Amino acid sequence: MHRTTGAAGEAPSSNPYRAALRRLRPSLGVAGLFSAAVNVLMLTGSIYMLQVYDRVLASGSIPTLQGLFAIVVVCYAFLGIYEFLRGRLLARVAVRLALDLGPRAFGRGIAAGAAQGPGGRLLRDLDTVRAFLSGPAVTGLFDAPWVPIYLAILFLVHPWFGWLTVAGAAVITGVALINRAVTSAPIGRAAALEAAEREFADQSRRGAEAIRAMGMEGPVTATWLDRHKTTLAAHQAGSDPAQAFSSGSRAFRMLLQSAILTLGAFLVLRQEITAGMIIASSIIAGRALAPVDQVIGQWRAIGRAADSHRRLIEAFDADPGEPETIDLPAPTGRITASRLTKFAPGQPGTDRPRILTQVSFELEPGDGLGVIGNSASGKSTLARLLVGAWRPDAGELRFDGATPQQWAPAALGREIGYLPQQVHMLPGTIRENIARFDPNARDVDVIAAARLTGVHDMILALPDGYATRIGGPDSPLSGGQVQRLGLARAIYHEPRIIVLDEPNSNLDVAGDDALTATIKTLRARGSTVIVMAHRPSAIAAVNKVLMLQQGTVVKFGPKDEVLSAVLQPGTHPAAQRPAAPAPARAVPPAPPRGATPAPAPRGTAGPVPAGVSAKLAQGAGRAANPSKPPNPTPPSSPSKPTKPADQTKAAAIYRTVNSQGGKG
Ligand SMILES: Nc1ncnc2c1ncn2[C@@H]1O[C@H](COP(=O)(O)OP(=O)(O)OP(=O)(O)O)[C@@H](O)[C@H]1O
Repeated sequence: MHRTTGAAGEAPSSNPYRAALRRLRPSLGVAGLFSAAVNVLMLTGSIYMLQVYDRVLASGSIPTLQGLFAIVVVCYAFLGIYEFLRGRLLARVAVRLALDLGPRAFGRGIAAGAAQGPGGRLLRDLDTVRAFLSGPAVTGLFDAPWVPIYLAILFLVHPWFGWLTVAGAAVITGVALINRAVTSAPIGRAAALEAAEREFADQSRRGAEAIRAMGMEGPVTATWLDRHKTTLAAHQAGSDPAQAFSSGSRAFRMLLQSAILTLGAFLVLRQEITAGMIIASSIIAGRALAPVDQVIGQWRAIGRAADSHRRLIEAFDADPGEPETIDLPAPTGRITASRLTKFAPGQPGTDRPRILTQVSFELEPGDGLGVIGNSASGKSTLARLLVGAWRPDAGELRFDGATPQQWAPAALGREIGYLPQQVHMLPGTIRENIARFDPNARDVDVIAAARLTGVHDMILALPDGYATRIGGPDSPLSGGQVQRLGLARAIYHEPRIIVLDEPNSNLDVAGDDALTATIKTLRARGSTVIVMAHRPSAIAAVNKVLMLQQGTVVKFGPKDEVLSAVLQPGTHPAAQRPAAPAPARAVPPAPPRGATPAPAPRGTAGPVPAGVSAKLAQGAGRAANPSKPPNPTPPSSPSKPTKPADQTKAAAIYRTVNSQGGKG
């Protein structure tokens, strides 16, 4: 049984961030004790001055002075030790929080990235709270409870000292609050502008090659400069009043110190206190005001940490966690999609266009499905739904009768292979990337995946072989090589469900051939392979085809039937209404793992997009002999020998294609 928990004993419904903070409480308590020791020892200077002025100078005793100084040395040594221990402890507390919650925040960031929703900044928020916990602001907060104690001592020395310090602290705090009220709006605006500007700079760096090649450097730099100027102006608008408040506050602070000395001298003249009390009171007043100064100085850091803290609480409060799952047997590759409907990502309640409408189909283990359709027909969206990157807004997806959510995500993920349209390799070695960063990966499995996808020799030809570092700006791989490595990663450990989105968009003929062979092998070993295809050669090794048009299924069935429908004379999509969504179909029983796939069910014929039909025609030819350029060769299915009738149809396809001048 699996359930989401942050640490042993944590209730699944509790907010993991709050729980992590709760676990830090004992350490924060110890830091509080160290603070108490530090603040008591902080009185050393004032007591020492009191004794020197009122005892040593009055008595003229050198041994007393020496004895007092020895005590002071010991006290300051302990002060240093306790301050060091407090700082060290708080730094460790911060690291513990980061480690405790980091994986969850990182995971939420990935989930938010997949769903294109908010939540990607959780790691940054966690980092802000971590920096706060180990920074000077938090020591100021730990010292703050001692302010009343210092004030009480001042009141004991003379009430006027107490009142003067309270009045001074009130003025300093009032100025800080006004400062915050006046500057918070421009500072917030400046931060938002700075984030947008940073994003523009990051994206410009990523698109550097195109920018340079097309001579866009000047206009792009000018656009950046415009934004930069706006950001700087916003910063200026916030920092001018902040600077004025800060300078005024500093001057007032020094005036206050002199005012305390003046008050002390006045009270000595009135013989209400001793001369030693002037210096002692001045030092204690300084200590009473220090945490106020520190908190005010760190006001922005505290504000940022408070905002991050609030966002972390809200984000983890809203996190439903993962439902309880049990150890289901690994999926066999049977997929049932019923009326899958997906709207474009966006805020609930906003007008979100529909991308997929009631897409239904069934696949058995060992099936190969080619999903075809024009650009923007919804192929990638269907791929995302199938691998669980996106969730359908309506309809249902089931693997072996269970919804994907009934599996533990990691267990199901091992049985899913996904090659996205844009392949991103993570910074690391080729071996790490193929092995999906599994620390327990075996070399033999990595090599098996590389061999199966035909990249083993290509990897060995690199100077560092499997240890070659990729995924960064210095990656030595071409687009096609990255795509083939992405394929190796997708089929690592031969998952049961493999979804390949435009797997050959960067491949040459040899790469196409390797892809076709890989799909055939995987299917023969029982994996269900779904290929989103724009270039028809990608569907050479599938036995079923699903055709999408504007997010709706217009045709689903055995490949030969669907392709034949493309050839029907007079069939032109523009002239026909889209067919109703294909109903879920009964499929013959699954072959045992490793067996040759069963013959496919018969599909329906219907209208198809013209662009697709032309491309498919070529793909059918490549299917029969993928190593050669398209020629009038009949379409074939890996599970079915080619029939003479198909050859006639294929010949017709190519006549049609040639007359249209279409190309794949
Ligand atoms: N994140 C998104 N936000 C809004 N709309 C989206 C998003 N992703 C896709 N769409 C829309 O969904 C539709 C289908 O996109 P999808 O990428 O699934 O098409 P496709 O068939 O894979 O296209 P192509 O063959 O060009 O890759 C498009 O109209 C696209 O604009």
